[in-house]
Amino acid sequence: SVALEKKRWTLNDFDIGKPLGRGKFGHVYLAREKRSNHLVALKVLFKSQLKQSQVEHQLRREVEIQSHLRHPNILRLYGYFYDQKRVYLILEYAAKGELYKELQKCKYFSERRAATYVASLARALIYCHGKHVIHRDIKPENLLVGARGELKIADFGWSVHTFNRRRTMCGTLDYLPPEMVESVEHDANVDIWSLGVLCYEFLYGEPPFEAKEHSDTYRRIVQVDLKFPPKPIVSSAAKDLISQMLVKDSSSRLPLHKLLEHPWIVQNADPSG
Ligand SMILES: Nc1ncnc2c1ncn2[C@@H]1O[C@H](COP(=O)(O)OP(=O)(O)OP(=O)(O)O)[C@@H](O)[C@H]1O
Ligand SMILES: O=C(O)c1cc(-c2cccc(F)c2)nc2ccccc12
Ligand SMILES: [Mg+2]
Repeated sequence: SVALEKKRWTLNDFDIGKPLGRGKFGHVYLAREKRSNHLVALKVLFKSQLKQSQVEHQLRREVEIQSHLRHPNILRLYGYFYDQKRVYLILEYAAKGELYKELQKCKYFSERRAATYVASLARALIYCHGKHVIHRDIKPENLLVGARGELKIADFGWSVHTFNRRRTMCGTLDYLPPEMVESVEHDANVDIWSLGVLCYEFLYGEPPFEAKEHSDTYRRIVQVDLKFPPKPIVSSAAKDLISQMLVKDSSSRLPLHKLLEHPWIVQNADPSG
């Protein structure tokens, strides 16, 4: 995709195809860059709505961060451009769409599939943390699937360089670690917590601290009220890994590089990711 490295883009550089989905601020379309015939996802955002929601700075940060990340499990952002009314993000096209649709369809994943996903996410997060970037929004909705079934972390809207750590609360609480729910200082270990929540949800089909009311979810998170249901049957190795990630004290969580050496990952993850 060298052709996509050019700097100034316009809408005329693309043939627009089918809509891929609707987001909060606009639509995402399949598009083909005319010179290279390269398929991309063109995310169209309305400036009026961005202004209204006061997320311009967050969008600029998302673009700044994601455009500099290069990893097989991180969705590429090739560039952006804007006209009078809209901002356009030129994104890598994830041909197999959203992971959570797949999770809904097959209720929960096999241990091998779950471990393969968790390992590739851990490698992507190690890469991000090495560049002082924390994602802070790891959840199934933000995971897309490439043409060969590989996972792609998308939506860096909540990511930050770990210098400024401000964050206003929004979206589902399910994935937030205690320190964010209590909105105290937080660091890259927040992504380890969220990955643990995700691993649990891959294996059981629902997140560990789910509750009807927000206040109940909040209480279950801060108390780390972690329970493993009897069904579906899950190996003790998997439960052991999850228990080492969902730890209240962020510095006591299993470091990501240690996760890749955990027996459950070693025995179940497909090395190709
Ligand atoms: N790169 C992509 N490849 C394939 N499909 C995509 C891609 N980006 C987005 N989509 C589809 O479009 C939908 C909306 O995109 P996205 O989630 O990025 O918008 P959004 O919800 O406004 O963003 P955010 O989640 O930050 O609010 C996604 O749920 C997905 O189905
Ligand atoms: O009219 C502009 O200059 C403009 C630019 C950008 C922008 C600039 C770089 C990267 C990015 F993602 C977005 N976002 C906006 C959001 C709302 C209103 C106007 C703008
Ligand atoms: Mg979305």
